[in-house]
Amino acid sequence: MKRISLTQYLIEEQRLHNNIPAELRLLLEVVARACKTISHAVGKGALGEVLGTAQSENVQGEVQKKLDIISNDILLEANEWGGHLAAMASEEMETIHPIPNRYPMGEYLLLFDPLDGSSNIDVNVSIGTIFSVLKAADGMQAPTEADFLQPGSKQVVAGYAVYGPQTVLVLTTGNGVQCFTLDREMGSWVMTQRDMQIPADTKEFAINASNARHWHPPVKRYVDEMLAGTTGPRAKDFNMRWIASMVADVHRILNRGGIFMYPADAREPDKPGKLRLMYEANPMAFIVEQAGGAATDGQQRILDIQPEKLHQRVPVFLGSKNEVELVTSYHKAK
Ligand SMILES: O=P(O)(O)OC[C@H]1O[C@](O)(COP(=O)(O)O)[C@@H](O)[C@@H]1O
Ligand SMILES: [Mg+2]
Ligand SMILES: [Mg+2]
Repeated sequence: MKRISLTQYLIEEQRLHNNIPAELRLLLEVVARACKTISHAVGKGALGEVLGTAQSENVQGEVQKKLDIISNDILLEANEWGGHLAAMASEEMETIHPIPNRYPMGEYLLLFDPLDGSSNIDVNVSIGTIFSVLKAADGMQAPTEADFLQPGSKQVVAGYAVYGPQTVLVLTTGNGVQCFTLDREMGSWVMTQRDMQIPADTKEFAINASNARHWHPPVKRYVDEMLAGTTGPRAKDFNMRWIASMVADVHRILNRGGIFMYPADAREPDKPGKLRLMYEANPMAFIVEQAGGAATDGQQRILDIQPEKLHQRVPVFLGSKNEVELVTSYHKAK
């Protein structure tokens, strides 16, 4: 099989399909290089003294792991010098990070969840990085938070890396979803899947069932019906998986279908769900839709949500189209 590297693929997109400008290609190469560096740090584990908790909390009040901070720093440093960026925003930083001393101003805004699945770091279970690229407004002088508050449908690129048994990078530039595997000996990303597709039907669901007592009625109804199996209204048995790293759960769904749910529940109504719109839900929704799946917050397409704040949380239902449509219809029927 002919090996196609990430660089070759991006050049192909730029030259043959006129799908991405050269500046965006260079930006993506910098992000991919940063993910390679994070993968290296993750792989060292205890030998690199990267495990364990840091003495700090992020803006969401979550205790940070050392790798949350290391990964954030790697992405900031790489992109300050390398990308065509005006500013960055991260799940781990209270506010935006404008690129210092940049003239002319870069054309893009980069958002990331530097290390997704933090609770899995110390137990050697797959974790990852999620990122999203938006266009900066023409003639932007000094970037502000408001510049980032664009609906997900405006994303020009979204991607994630999984640091698991293999390190993979999955990405969309709006022309399907491709997967690249890191060749650790050569240090290069090699395309291993082209045009990933999520089957419309599935017999597998992912949700943290320990929250069941807090779920709202539409979610409870939907899960109960699946649990009822062959003798219930769905007339088939379902399997359940929950890795607790969104990147790894979504990667499984891209490969064999399934539905992933992190609903809002009866706790803390001002914080609907756990996942963050700008760093997790939007990039994953773009990828899932590009692979033929669907993504909603129970009421509407995630990509249509107009963000109100940078660290906004949102309920998430994504994956196999027919299942996402069913659980969304239960919300609308209530
Ligand atoms: O521990 P819970 O409540 O099951 O939550 C798991 C979810 O939290 C997350 O770890 C949140 O991401 P972070 O690790 O980036 O905070 C998701 O990846 C995952 O789906
Ligand atoms: Mg996360
Ligand atoms: Mg994180």
